[in-house]
Amino acid sequence: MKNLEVSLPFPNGEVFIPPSKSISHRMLICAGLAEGESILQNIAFSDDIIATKNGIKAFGAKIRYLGNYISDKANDVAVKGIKLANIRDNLTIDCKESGSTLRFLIPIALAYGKQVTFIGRGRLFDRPLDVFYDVFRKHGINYFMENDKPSLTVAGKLKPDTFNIKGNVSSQFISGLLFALPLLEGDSLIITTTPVESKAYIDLTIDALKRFDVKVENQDYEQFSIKGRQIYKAADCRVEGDFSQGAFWLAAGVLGGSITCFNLDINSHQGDKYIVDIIRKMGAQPVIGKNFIKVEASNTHGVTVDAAQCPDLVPIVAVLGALSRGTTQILNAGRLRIKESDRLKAISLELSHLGAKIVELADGLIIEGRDMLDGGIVDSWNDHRIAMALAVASVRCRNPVIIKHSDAVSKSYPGFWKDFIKLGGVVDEFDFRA
Ligand SMILES: O=C(O)C1=C[C@@H](OP(=O)(O)O)[C@@H](O)[C@H](O)C1
Ligand SMILES: C=C(OP(=O)(O)O)C(=O)O
Repeated sequence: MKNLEVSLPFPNGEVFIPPSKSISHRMLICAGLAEGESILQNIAFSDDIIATKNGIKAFGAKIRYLGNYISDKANDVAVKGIKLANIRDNLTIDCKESGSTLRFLIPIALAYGKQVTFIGRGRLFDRPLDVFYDVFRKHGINYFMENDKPSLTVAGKLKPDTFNIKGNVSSQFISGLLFALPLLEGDSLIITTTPVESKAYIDLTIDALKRFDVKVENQDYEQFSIKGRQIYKAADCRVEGDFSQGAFWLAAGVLGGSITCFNLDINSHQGDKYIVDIIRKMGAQPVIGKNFIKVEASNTHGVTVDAAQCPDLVPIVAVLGALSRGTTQILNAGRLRIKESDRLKAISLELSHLGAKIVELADGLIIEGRDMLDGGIVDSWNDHRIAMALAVASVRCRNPVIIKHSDAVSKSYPGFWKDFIKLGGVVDEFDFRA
């Protein structure tokens, strides 16, 4: 656990936004399932992406770095797909804390009919999996968790079928099935039984499948038709910049500086590009370029944000709300409680430690904005998005912010503190004993 004392009073400069974590998971998986060798450009190895890379390697995919491997920078890699005949049984795959890795690789293991033990850390196995357990029971798939161990073993073979799946627990269950069902012997259907949240992540999955020549039909997120016996074909792709990460720097610029975020394409299908609309509605005037977005310090006011389709933006939008005139309301955010931390509790408690006025509701937040916060001691709850949001709050804190478990950022953005310093931030290790 690393504690940092941070402040960012005048964020200023240019930052190259790291590649999208969601798209990187998808490209690695599709390339891993493909016949032939794919070249993937611009992949950064955060902890979550290392988990997926190691997962497809465990299944038998071969990865080669093109150029020197640098851990917190984007790399280009060649991926040679899995050969069914070579897949070992009884594998163990470490998903670390990555919900995407776990929920994407489980159905793939079952499409190949292999026994796999998934292990992980933090809250990974406290996050829901019951949507899959219902499928397992229907398909006679054996599954068990060892007593008190954060693990899940699955064994059995998925059959082509109609899969009735809740759409408002996690879109990752649907994405996972979309990767696996094209590999089965016959056609399948996914029918969503409740309204789908996080829809854009399903779009990213379907986009990735298309790049690798796999077709699924989306009937308005109510039904997905998937033909069986499809073959993933190798493809060369470049991963675009990550709007969920860009959101932190766009917020920092709006709160008190001038920041240009490079590697953000406004034509992206990422749902979190909604951050640009949110800051605009709050009163900022982002300048949108071909591959960059520039923001300046702005007088912002509160807004109402529906978080159902953009859950990962909530921590940073809460920071923006805490420092904007009037009231900000965040609605339909109940699923934030089943992420790396209970993000509604974590962000409301920690921002209130900094002096914000914030009320936690069952599925949302109400925030009364202030001009400045006080600063002080906070905890990331071992959650990367909470750590990064609290760091950005320091733009408008009278005193430094001391963040416990600041190293949580490595889950998605290992270079975050380097970029924080590049943009004018001051960072020092903090020792509570001193
Ligand atoms: O598919 C993905 O890449 C993701 C889907 C979202 O999860 P939910 O569908 O559970 O909201 C998002 O919160 C997560 O960070 C990444
Ligand atoms: C929730 C997240 O990721 P995952 O679900 O893949 O753990 C996240 O990155 O905020």
